[in-house]
Amino acid sequence: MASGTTTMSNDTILKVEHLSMRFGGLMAINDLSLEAKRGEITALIGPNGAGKTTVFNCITGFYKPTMGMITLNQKSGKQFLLERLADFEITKHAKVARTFQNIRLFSGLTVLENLLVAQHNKLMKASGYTILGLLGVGSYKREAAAAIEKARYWLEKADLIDRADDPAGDLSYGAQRRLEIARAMCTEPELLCLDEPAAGLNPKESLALNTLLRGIRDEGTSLLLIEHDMSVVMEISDHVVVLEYGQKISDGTPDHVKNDPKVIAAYLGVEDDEVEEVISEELEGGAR
Ligand SMILES: Nc1ncnc2c1ncn2[C@@H]1O[C@H](COP(=O)(O)OP(=O)(O)OP(=O)(O)O)[C@@H](O)[C@H]1O
Repeated sequence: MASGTTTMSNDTILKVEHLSMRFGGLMAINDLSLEAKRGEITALIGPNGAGKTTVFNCITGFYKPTMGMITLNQKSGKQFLLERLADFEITKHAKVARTFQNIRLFSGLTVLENLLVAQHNKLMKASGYTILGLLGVGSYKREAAAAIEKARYWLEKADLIDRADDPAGDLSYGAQRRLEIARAMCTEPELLCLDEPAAGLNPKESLALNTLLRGIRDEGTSLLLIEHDMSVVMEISDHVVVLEYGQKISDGTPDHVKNDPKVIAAYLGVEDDEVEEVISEELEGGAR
């Protein structure tokens, strides 16, 4: 166990403790603690500016938190303090992969090539970083075949196998999103972090995304997502954490948070004790 890590049950994959992030005079995250369970889809939601992206950026190493501890607990029991690692170490050693709000594919490469590029480091290692290795001597050939097999596996899962040889840039927006997720899965992450995966998708693409994400969870990878689309959050999440002004205001099952007056108040932009009044006014307005 790395020094400074906490005791954690094996079914917890991520533990965020007393996380704070200050930007100048603004406390964007204020003493936030949360947990994500292994093999679950955890959603981080909250009104605009609540701090979701900031938490995400702290977990994935884009920001160094002002205070707090972020522990990633791998299946093997190996633990990593993410706030102490550089972003590439978080991907490579802690096995945390992420996708971004804006799609980042190699649009001129084929769909299959995009998934092979994701496995580049592993392939180069197998080549022994030598010309002979690259020419097919030793383990490189075996690893190259395994990389293609893995790519094809995730293309099947993402319903993109028929597009394997098309340029990634020719895919529809929803298909590009699924390709990005398939590419992240080729790095064999223990935790996959998705930043607004459903943004800009039409209802059909959204359903295909839900199927892919559930499939990933059912194969044992844990997911953490920021999402504004409540139909996606309520449909696929096992666990929802709600932020407002950088603090946690609710935490539980989708049904629990959906009915939590604090959450309703945050989304309506009113005080907790005004929720019932506002809802009955809305209902009366709708009935008129
Ligand atoms: N790099 C930064 N420098 C200064 N302030 C920042 C920075 N990043 C975020 N903030 C501020 O921190 C607060 C939280 O922002 P954040 O983007 O994390 O919220 P969010 O919940 O992801 O919002 P949205 O749903 O609109 O994406 C906001 O007030 C934002 O302006």
